[in-house]
Amino acid sequence: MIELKHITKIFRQEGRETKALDDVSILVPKGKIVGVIGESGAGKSTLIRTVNLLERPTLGEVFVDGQNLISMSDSQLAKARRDIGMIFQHFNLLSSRTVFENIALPLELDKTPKDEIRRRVEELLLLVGLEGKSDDYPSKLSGGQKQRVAIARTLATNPKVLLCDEATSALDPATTRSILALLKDINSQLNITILLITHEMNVVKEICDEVAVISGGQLIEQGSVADIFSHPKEPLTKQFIASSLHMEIPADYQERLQENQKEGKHALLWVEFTGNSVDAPVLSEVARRFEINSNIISARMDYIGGLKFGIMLVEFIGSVENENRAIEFLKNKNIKVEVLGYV
Ligand SMILES: Nc1ncnc2c1ncn2[C@@H]1O[C@H](COP(=O)(O)OP(=O)(O)OP(=O)(O)O)[C@@H](O)[C@H]1O
Repeated sequence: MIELKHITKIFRQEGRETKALDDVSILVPKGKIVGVIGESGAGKSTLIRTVNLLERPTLGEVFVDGQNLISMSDSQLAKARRDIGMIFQHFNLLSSRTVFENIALPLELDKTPKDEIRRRVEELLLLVGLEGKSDDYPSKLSGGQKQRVAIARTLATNPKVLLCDEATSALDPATTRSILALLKDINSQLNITILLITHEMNVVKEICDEVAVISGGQLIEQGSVADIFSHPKEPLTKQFIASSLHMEIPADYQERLQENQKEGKHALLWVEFTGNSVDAPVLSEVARRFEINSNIISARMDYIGGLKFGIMLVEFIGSVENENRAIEFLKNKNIKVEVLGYV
């Protein structure tokens, strides 16, 4: 439904050049939800804004529903954009218009008859769970309600694609979950394809089918959410996953962490289980075979992209030789083990 091909975007400002995107290609299949995750300044906003040509790429091609947007005339582009809805972090509602009038706006611009507008807006209010809020002004609404109005407004003209630019970043965790659930509903009920950008892996985990990681304007990793969570390759991807699972190394361990192994220090491990290994009693086996005491610092089990997934931060306490043998034992069982250092 969306295909970005070799997109490069260079901003030129006061003689300075910034390469915001560097040869980025991304494919969003029809009916899927794809997330692009990256840190601040990675190029996420620029990337999502190229999909409807709010930002024209310096190089590359943009296809939406099989149509090449770059080669279109202004009027063709205006028509194509009607199929591409967009919601933003700060909702962008008109404060002088009621909820009803905000949602009706794109229909008024389309010169839709009044009774048709009323019918459509009421349908949308129901869809986004804002029945009874029709005559309220945005200033009376919570952040979550404002985003619901923005979603209803963008759905008014039946777009095929919805672009979400950090749509939940200004919301608290509970409201974030409810808005993500609404987006998932819209995706499955209306078969709308969604491309979203975020800096939070939780958003990806919650609703995306596929994810792409962007850093310094380049896509460094992409794949299905289950694949990326179970086999992340890039350190940045691992960092995003760790922060979404609240699995950072505690500060006191971080302070004691050393690179080299020596007697009296113990291995601090990052262990990932997927598939059969999730249910295997490996730590008790390690204890029995190698006289290792496992000090579990944190552990999480989750279903991500339909796959059971476990992750653990654990200290192996034993002799140097036994710790190494135990680590080899886990690796031979196809469990992913990374020695973070020695504490
Ligand atoms: N209009 C512009 N003119 C000049 N430079 C720009 C412009 N827009 C973005 N940039 C630069 O391009 C790079 C990517 O910015 P972008 O806003 O796409 O990143 P982002 O990942 O969305 O960051 P954030 O999460 O902080 O919004 C940054 O270095 C930014 O300073």
